[in-house]
Amino acid sequence: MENRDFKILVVDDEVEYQNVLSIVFENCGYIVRTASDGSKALRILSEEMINLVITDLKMPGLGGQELVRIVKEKYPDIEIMIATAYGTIDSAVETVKNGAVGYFVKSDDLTKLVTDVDRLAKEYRKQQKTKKLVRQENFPEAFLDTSNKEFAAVLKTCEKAARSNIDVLLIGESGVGKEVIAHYIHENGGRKNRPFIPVNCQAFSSGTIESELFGHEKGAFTGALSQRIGRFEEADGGTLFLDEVGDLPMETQGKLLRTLENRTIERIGSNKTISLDIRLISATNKELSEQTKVGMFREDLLYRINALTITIPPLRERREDIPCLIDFFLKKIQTEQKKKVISVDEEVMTGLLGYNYPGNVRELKNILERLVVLSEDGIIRHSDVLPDKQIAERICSGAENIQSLHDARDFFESRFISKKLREYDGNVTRTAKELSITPRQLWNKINKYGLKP
Ligand SMILES: Nc1ncnc2c1ncn2[C@@H]1O[C@H](COP(=O)(O)OP(=O)(O)OP(=O)(O)O)[C@@H](O)[C@H]1O
Repeated sequence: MENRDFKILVVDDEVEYQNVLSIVFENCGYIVRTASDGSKALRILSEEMINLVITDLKMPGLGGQELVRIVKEKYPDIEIMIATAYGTIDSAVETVKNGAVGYFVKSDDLTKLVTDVDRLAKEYRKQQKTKKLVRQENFPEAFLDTSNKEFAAVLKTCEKAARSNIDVLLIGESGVGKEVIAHYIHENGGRKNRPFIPVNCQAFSSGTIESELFGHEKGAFTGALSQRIGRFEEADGGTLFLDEVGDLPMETQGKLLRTLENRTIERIGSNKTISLDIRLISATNKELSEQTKVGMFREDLLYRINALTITIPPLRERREDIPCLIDFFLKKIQTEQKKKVISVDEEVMTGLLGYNYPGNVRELKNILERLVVLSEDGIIRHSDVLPDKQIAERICSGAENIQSLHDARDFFESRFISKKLREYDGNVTRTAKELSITPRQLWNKINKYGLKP
């Protein structure tokens, strides 16, 4: 429903006025909370993500001016609007100077206040959108077109999963694109305008991962100098992506399980429960069922996170996509490096198509980045690649890297067909005749190996 992404906290010691504002704003679709003084308001602010506080100035206990000061210090992103009686306009103006966004005289027509709040909500959404754009920029554009049946089925399952709220476990070797796929699921679902928050569980020590995930209160432990919102809270309404979930320490696994069961968290150092609406996507390149057998991963957690498991095939098992991925990355890298690449010589291309990529799409991308650096006059030449031993060993050294008979056959076949096509000036019908196969069969192989007749 419109406006449900914007939460308002009304602070007033007059219960009737709290009720009036609650009814008015709830009718506009906003979520409204109420408090009768500053201290109660601060308690709610520490428990929930609030976007706007509308507060009276004169209240018993902690008053409005003091509340504005504390809120601006502790939660600088929260907007504050003063609702004041006619006699206290001067103090309201003073509060605006201290950080409130505006004031409203209680005896005035409420539609003015509604217009101001609508404007603030609109502004908030615009900022969220910009934040999302920045996140998108940080998130590289992906190529998710495929000629491979298995990968096509994976993408289809992801699209179905996206339409539901089901928790997904992605399994695949390092570099196959698990994060890319997680983002794809997020972007195809109803949460796409909400945050996508990735966390690499491997990147944090066992001492810091919980604070990263669940946040902490100021002074919760030595070094907790200020309050910190955890990744779970940041992802509220959106998707949390836990990469390398198999690397979570056992105690954190227990806490994660409880969080997923109750859909609530408690920041470290606080006993306040915060409710969250999260879609979880986890990823692993480990055999988690094996990890459960040796006591490294909780079995109950595994059952909780793998409501739907999607296995992403390694690049060597979807070789037909390599030519299009090469095209995609070369275009992207040219723009990034501001360097034109017009062609890749045949030997390099054959090497790229024949290599088995243990590091998957990440490795292909890294190799191409280096090839573009090495290119001269817009051409990636075999002779320019040779001095880069690491790359040359992978794509120029022929069959040494091939491990299976299947890959060896493909390697030989692609070179042989390429040679024959050259002999017949790229004429597919004549080359097919020479190879004793039909032109259709030859076209299939040309497409499979990304050859250019
Ligand atoms: N389909 C794709 N289109 C464009 N880039 C891709 C694609 N798949 C993977 N990549 C790129 O390959 C790299 C690795 O991708 P990603 O981080 O998603 O893999 P991963 O499986 O999560 O790896 P790890 O297990 O090491 O975390 C990234 O730079 C990503 O942009």
